[in-house]
Amino acid sequence: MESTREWAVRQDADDPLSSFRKEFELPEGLIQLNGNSLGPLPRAVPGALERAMRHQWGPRLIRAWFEDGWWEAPVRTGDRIGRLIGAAPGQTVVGESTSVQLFNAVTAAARLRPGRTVLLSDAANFPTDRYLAASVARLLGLRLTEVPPGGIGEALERHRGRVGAVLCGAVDFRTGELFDVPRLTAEIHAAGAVAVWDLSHAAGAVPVEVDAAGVDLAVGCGYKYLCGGPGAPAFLYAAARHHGALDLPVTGWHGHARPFAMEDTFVPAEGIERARTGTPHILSLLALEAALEPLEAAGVAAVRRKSLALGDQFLGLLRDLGPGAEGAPGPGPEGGVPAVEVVTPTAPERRGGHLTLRVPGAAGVSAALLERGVLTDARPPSLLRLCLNGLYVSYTDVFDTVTALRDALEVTR
Ligand SMILES: Cc1ncc(COP(=O)(O)O)c(C=O)c1O
Ligand SMILES: Nc1c(O)cccc1C(=O)C[C@H](N)C(=O)O
Repeated sequence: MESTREWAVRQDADDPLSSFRKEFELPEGLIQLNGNSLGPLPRAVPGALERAMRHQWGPRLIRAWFEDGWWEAPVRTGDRIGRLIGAAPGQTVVGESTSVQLFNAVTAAARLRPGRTVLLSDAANFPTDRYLAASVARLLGLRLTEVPPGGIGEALERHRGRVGAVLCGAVDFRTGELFDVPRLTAEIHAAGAVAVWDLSHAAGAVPVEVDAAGVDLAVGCGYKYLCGGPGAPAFLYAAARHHGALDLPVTGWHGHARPFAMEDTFVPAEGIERARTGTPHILSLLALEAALEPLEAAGVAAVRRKSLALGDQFLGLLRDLGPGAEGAPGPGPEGGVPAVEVVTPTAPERRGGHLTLRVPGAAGVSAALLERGVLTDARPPSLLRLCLNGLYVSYTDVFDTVTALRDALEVTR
């Protein structure tokens, strides 16, 4: 019976991914369902940092840049992340925060379409995306038009011939909805515009195939599903066909064609190297590089399959909580568990890496869950997010989470 703990324990015993859990330092007694904000610490990371300090930085000082591969790290790690998002080598670079890379990518995208005056952005984008789109629009004298989720096609039609670039999130950070990246990219191209995707909640969680989808530019966090640690550097992908014309605004010397010639003016390097900025945060970059090992070994497709299975188990158990536990918002049955609404579309192809529930007093429920050993988070308005990452979350974790959720809902009602 799928609804029993015994079933969950058996699933874990048969699960080919269960061995990856020990690759992470997960706190004893805590179920980590917050990997869509900050992924857990991979066991390989402390050793990698220790080696970088004790064997590279300490003894070799400046020589480490060239003798220990520091100089190549942004593109080397970029290629590894590229493989996880379906990008052929030479199109992905790692460095800076996601916010800086969003600024870089959106500006460069708009510059690929001179004369076009509208910058489109999904109104459901993460706040930093929206703030940066607004800043780019001010800087380039564009009109920023924010559209509700699903409204991109209609807006392209309304502003026909005027939209230069479109910024979309592949997975809605609130609802967990996964958008159809290939279809939307094709629509954006049909309107003559350039697509910039924020893959922060997708990279490492769902098999986005950026090359196959014809994505122009993409950006994503290093600290969520890639588990690179707090403030891990972000990545920027630019399709090779754009490299020659790519005019990125952050023209740091590491992106120069001849950085050590110390020339008077900026000449962009060939290829993705031009998307390098200044001196990378090497220790964070090496931590991110080491963090990728378990995900690479498991494979994004397998992680995705298991995450969906965990999601199905969760949704099934939620239904079993009783009438009113799922469906339209509203009070639950008298004396029963208060009603929760599943906000994430339940069709597997429309689900990202996390599931979102609308629960009255979501922040209090999240706090009550933490008291019961389950780490989640809440986002306004009344949304509880649970990230079921197949790389380290087990079927037993999901069973125990639903048990804890029933209690948490009861005590917070
Ligand atoms: C979709 C999305 N983009 C960007 C960010 C964050 O950007 P930064 O890493 O610069 O804080 C987040 C989360 O913090 C996010 O969810
Ligand atoms: N980036 C974060 C941070 O610097 C502090 C706390 C949380 C975060 C997050 O990642 C939030 C996350 N992007 C979200 O989807 O809400």
